Amino acid sequence: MKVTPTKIPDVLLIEPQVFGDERGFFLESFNLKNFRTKTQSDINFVQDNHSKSQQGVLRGLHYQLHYPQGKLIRVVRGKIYDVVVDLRQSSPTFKQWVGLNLSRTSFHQLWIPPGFAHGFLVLSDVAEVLYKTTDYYHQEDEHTLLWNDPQLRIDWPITNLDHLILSPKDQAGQSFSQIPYYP
Ligand SMILES: Cc1cn([C@H]2C[C@H](O)[C@@H](COP(=O)(O)OP(=O)(O)O[C@H]3O[C@@H](C)C(=O)[C@@H](O)[C@H]3O)O2)c(=O)[nH]c1=O
Repeated sequence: MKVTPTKIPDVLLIEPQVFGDERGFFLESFNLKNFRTKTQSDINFVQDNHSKSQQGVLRGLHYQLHYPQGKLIRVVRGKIYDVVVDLRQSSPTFKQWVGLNLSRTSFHQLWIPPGFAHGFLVLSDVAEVLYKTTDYYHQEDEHTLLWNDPQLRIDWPITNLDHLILSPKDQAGQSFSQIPYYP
């Protein structure tokens, strides 16, 4: 697997080795030893999530404050634009965001350490996203940062605003100036 820092260096693009043959393909979607070595972390994952969404769905931007979750994201169907925002006040990249495409065909994964808000926009007809998390879901601890916060100016690749689909929770997200940050 190849690991490349994104423009927020703690957020890593992971390219697994894919073995293709006449039957199809094989890849190790996760290998604890390799993951720990290449990301220089001693992370443990405790939960696997799977969501399916139609084109135009935007989920996020979510984070848990007291139970921060590191997330390892991959797409097994379709294509998404994945976005993270650094909410760690002590970080040199505090308040910066990074967005990139993840798709079934690229096999790319994204490692987001604890301390970030996360969300994605579905670009294909349908997308299924799988992700591992380093802490359990705590609904009472979850916060939603507004996807179109005017300060952050995230450049979502939205072609038609009328086709955007958000949950009521995500429509009611808080602005960057209102949300609580990590230390
Ligand atoms: C995230 C989550 C949700 N749920 C439940 C709560 C709710 O009834 C239903 C749907 O929840 P949500 O609307 O929050 O699902 P969703 O908008 O897909 O939330 C996810 O968004 C992406 C961007 C992330 O980064 C994730 O961490 C998570 O916050 O599933 C769980 O039981 N466990 C979980 O871990």
